[in-house]
Amino acid sequence: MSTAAASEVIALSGIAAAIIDLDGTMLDTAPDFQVAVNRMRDEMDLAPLEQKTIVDFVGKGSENLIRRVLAVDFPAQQVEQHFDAALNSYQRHYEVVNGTHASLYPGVVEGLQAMRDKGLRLACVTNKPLVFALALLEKAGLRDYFELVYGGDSFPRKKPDPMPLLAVCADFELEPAQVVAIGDSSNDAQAARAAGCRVFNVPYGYNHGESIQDVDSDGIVASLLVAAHHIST
Ligand SMILES: O=C(O)COP(=O)(O)O
Ligand SMILES: [Mg+2]
Repeated sequence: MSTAAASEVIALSGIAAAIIDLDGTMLDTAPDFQVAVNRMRDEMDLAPLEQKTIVDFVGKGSENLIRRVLAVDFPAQQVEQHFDAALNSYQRHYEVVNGTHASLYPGVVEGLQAMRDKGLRLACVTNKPLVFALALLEKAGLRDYFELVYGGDSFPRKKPDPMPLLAVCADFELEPAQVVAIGDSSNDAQAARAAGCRVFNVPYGYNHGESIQDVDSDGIVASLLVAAHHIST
């Protein structure tokens, strides 16, 4: 399997669809995560956390985020004792905060439009719960670009498992090799590789506090617009 060197982006041909990640790829949602997590922590009499700390826990869904956020203060057994109440509180706050402090990254709208103009079919696959993902896409004015949206709770397994990506391929009646996934984290790249899809990473999002340069992909693209320039049908 080919792997791009850090500076190299492989031009992809024979592509019919793109699967775009949400948090850290289309929208900088770190401030939303910070506000909702810290409102939950305040309810539990825990001190607020810095955005940098919280952002490194984002990408593997809400349950993982809340376990990691509780593990800052509690040993493993107590994390589980507090988990249900903490998740409940976090979700209540996130529903209110969702999209309020988030901002679109440069080139997102232009990139989605360029992909559509090339005749690509578009799906959004995120580890965010589906109801939050749909509300956020709507608020950001992006919902209509996507034929399909799947969240972290849409299937029994989420990224880095290939299950959601394979579901998109099946829904679109496409071979995985005809589909490119684009995302900010190793989750997106691992899911794509496991599914047999092509994959680009963007360098500006959240990658669990690790370097995106070390992730196996077909290249790192500066924006979704640059990604569109490297994709052809
Ligand atoms: O909610 C998360 O864990 C992040 O989700 P995403 O990067 O897959 O959009
Ligand atoms: Mg992401």
